[in-house]
Amino acid sequence: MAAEIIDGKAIAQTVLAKARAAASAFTPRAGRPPGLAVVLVGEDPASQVYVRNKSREAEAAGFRSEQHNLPVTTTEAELLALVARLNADPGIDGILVQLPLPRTIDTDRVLMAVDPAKDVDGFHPVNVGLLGSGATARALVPCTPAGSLILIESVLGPSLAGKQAVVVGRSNIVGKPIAQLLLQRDATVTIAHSKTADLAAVCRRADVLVAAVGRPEMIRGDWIRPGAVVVDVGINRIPAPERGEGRTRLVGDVATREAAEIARAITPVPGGVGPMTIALLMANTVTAAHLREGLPRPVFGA
Ligand SMILES: Nc1nc(=O)c2c([nH]1)NC[C@@H]1CN(c3ccc(C(=O)N[C@@H](CCC(=O)O)C(=O)O)cc3)C=[N+]21
Ligand SMILES: [Mg+2]
Repeated sequence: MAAEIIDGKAIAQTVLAKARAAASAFTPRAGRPPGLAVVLVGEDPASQVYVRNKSREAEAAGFRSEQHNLPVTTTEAELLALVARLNADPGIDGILVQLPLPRTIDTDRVLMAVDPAKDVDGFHPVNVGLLGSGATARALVPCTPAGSLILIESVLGPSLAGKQAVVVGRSNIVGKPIAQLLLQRDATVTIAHSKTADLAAVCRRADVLVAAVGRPEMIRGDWIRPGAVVVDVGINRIPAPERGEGRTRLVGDVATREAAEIARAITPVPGGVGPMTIALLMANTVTAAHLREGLPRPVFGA
């Protein structure tokens, strides 16, 4: 039995098409396009690639798009001043501060300074609270979790009633918000992590398994329940000497080939959750624009 490989790239294109359509309907109504500002501090090469891709998609979707590249020496006060300026700019609907920030900057302080109405990452405590209390009509939901849910929905439909979901990883940006979304779809949710006893046995109970631990190929084929839907959030760059000296390749947190022999469906890395994250950023920006203008919230799921 070979699993369905969930095509995150293709599903991301359908989300992007909806975001573009919503943006082109919004622009004449509001008299301005949706606006997204992406802020990068420092010169981490992977972050530079991600931020460039985000700006490119924003332009393709017809947004006003700003990219702010600040030197690694930027102080917290300088970054907070930029955030305040973007908060006050009526043409900016979405503010994304790329993580991780340099150690000299208090990340929580910066994330809390972003206007919750413009918090397209969904990291502000107001949005975390709205998601946790089930007020999803108002919440801006983090992009990777929202994208992961759409991938799950593409296989199982919207209701997860009666399903056991196991999330491996308890980060604020992935594990915890995914668990909240799964709970809202009526799944029975377990959050497992590095201190969970017999992690393999816990994973084997999962009808829906979400891997967000950041350890390359940690989750093996024999951890998968037959027929499970597996979402691999991990993006790990590992050495690939078979491709030549100094070359690397991307792998997820799941040993995909092994897992695909047991699962019903699995997301690949690359081409799974990653493209969805960027698509949901565009969707969240259009959503923030509508909510800020008092217009009905557009729908991006199935
Ligand atoms: N404030 C903030 N918000 C984020 O959403 C955020 C962040 N900071 N910091 C870093 C992580 C990482 N992230 C990714 C987005 C797209 C891909 C993506 O498109 N991946 C491609 C492959 C990319 C490649 O080849 O390197 C794929 O999986 O197919 C990956 C990772 C967003 N993040
Ligand atoms: Mg985690």
